[in-house]
Amino acid sequence: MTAVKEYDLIIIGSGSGNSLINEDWDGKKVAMIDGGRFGGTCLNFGCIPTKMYVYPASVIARAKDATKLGIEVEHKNTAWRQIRDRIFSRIDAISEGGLDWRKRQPSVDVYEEYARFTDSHTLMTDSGVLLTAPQIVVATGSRVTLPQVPGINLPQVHTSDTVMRIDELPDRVVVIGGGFIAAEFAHVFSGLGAQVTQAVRSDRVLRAHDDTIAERFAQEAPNHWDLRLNHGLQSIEETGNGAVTVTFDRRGQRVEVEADLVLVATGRTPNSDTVNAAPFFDMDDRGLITVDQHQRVLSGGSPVKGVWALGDVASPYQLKHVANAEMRTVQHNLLNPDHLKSTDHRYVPSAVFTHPQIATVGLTETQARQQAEFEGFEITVKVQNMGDVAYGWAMDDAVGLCKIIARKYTGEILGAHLIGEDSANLIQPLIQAMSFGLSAQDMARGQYWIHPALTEVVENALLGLELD
Ligand SMILES: Cc1cc2nc3c(=O)[nH]c(=O)nc-3n(C[C@H](O)[C@H](O)[C@H](O)COP(=O)(O)OP(=O)(O)OC[C@H]3O[C@@H](n4cnc5c(N)ncnc54)[C@H](O)[C@@H]3O)c2cc1C
Ligand SMILES: NC(=O)c1ccc[n+]([C@@H]2O[C@H](COP(=O)([O-])OP(=O)(O)OC[C@H]3O[C@@H](n4cnc5c(N)ncnc54)[C@H](O)[C@@H]3O)[C@@H](O)[C@H]2O)c1
Repeated sequence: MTAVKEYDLIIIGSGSGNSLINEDWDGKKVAMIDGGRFGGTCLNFGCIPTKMYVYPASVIARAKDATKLGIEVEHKNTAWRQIRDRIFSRIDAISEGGLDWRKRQPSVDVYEEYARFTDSHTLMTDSGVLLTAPQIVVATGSRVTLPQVPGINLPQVHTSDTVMRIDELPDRVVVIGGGFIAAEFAHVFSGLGAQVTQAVRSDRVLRAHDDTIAERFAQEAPNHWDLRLNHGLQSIEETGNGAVTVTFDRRGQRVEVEADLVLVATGRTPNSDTVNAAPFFDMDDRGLITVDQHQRVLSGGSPVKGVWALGDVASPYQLKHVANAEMRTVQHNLLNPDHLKSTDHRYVPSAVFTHPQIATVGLTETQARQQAEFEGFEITVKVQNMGDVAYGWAMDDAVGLCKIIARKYTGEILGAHLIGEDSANLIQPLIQAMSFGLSAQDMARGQYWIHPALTEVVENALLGLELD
């Protein structure tokens, strides 16, 4: 019989899971298991490298926009390899340094392989090592989902995992999908100089967003790349010269687009199967491990003692700041079983780092109207264009807006949605107001707003709400 290694804590997944190990675990026995790149998705394949590509792409997009301001800037060249190497020399060093540091910690054993549950408190790694602990944290994240169409395995077809490490900027890129990743990469490749076609299977891009934002984005994107709605992916075929033909069904019509590279960005699946969670724990129909507000994993609806889950494997948000918040909950709860904390999922914001940027928090107008009708209250909505505040004049902006949705009688802010310059930063005071219960009236008139900063778009949106 193989001996079972005993630990105080086992963590599976080195993304947000890695941050769990603090000095409280010094002198104890911790197993950190990860079969992929140390540091997880955000560091190696996600938030960080994408935004390091977004930034130079946005610099170019802004420069191109500047012709209307009376300056002409020529984009002569994109040194793709220089950009790529700047990004990954930094990121790879962090990943490798982090792994090395963990390995040198006397209290931590690192297993660089995949592991699966054999019962609710025992795991077996790919090489056959058995491990057990009274406390186990599942932080195995999510992975790319690929549509099973002919040609999906061709070398010209990439996902966000591989596309950022390619050697040359392709001339023609087809991006499949209408979500976060598709939008951000359409911006990156078009900003850096490729000819981009983004194909969305439905009649709407960024469909989870508020209608006003999704519509404004769909109006603006075609100024930068070819946005095709109602294009269902059928197949990808090599044409013989290194390029591919991507075939779509457009409402019964066959449409072909030539490309040098195809980026498939059609969603991500929770890694609950890689860890064999289903036989032992409750799962929902999206493959998420079911947890309660304290991040305790459930089985038959009740918490399994000492088993926790966080991040993309247990959370529908698929956002790093949510994975980190859930990690902090677990970090506390592991050591304070009699004073459990809950994760605050009330106002989860997100941003799409495109040009223009998009940021959102709370209910969309449609959701707010449904809730208002159901619960019997009234809402008020204000859409404030950036072009109508002073800094917007300076930018000669015709795209940006701030939309705020509030309860009419109390001024409680229910949702806020921005598109345009610096939206991911502009939204933060609205997130703060919602999180700390500040009403629209108090937020608007209880503080100074620097004139003529772009934050005046938020101030004016608040003042434009028809509150009682
Ligand atoms: C292209 C892209 C851009 C993104 N941009 C943003 C952004 O700008 N902002 C934002 O908030 N979020 C962004 N995200 C989402 C964000 O990256 C994730 O929400 C976050 O990284 C999830 O963290 P996690 O700790 O749950 O999982 P991960 O970081 O994915 O870590 C899970 C780890 O578990 C390992 N693993 C899986 N199964 C096993 C197993 N059975 N045994 C051992 N190890 C296993 C994996 O190798 C992986 O390293 C982006 C994602 C992508 C793909
Ligand atoms: N800035 C950010 O915060 C950021 C950036 C990137 C990713 N992320 C996270 O990563 C997650 C995954 O991103 P994503 O863009 O892959 O997912 P997504 O859910 O945002 O979008 C998936 C898109 O693919 C489409 N799709 C699904 N199946 C398809 C098929 N068979 N053919 C054609 N289209 C299909 C969907 O209609 C949708 O438009 C997001 O949910 C997001 O939370 C966040």
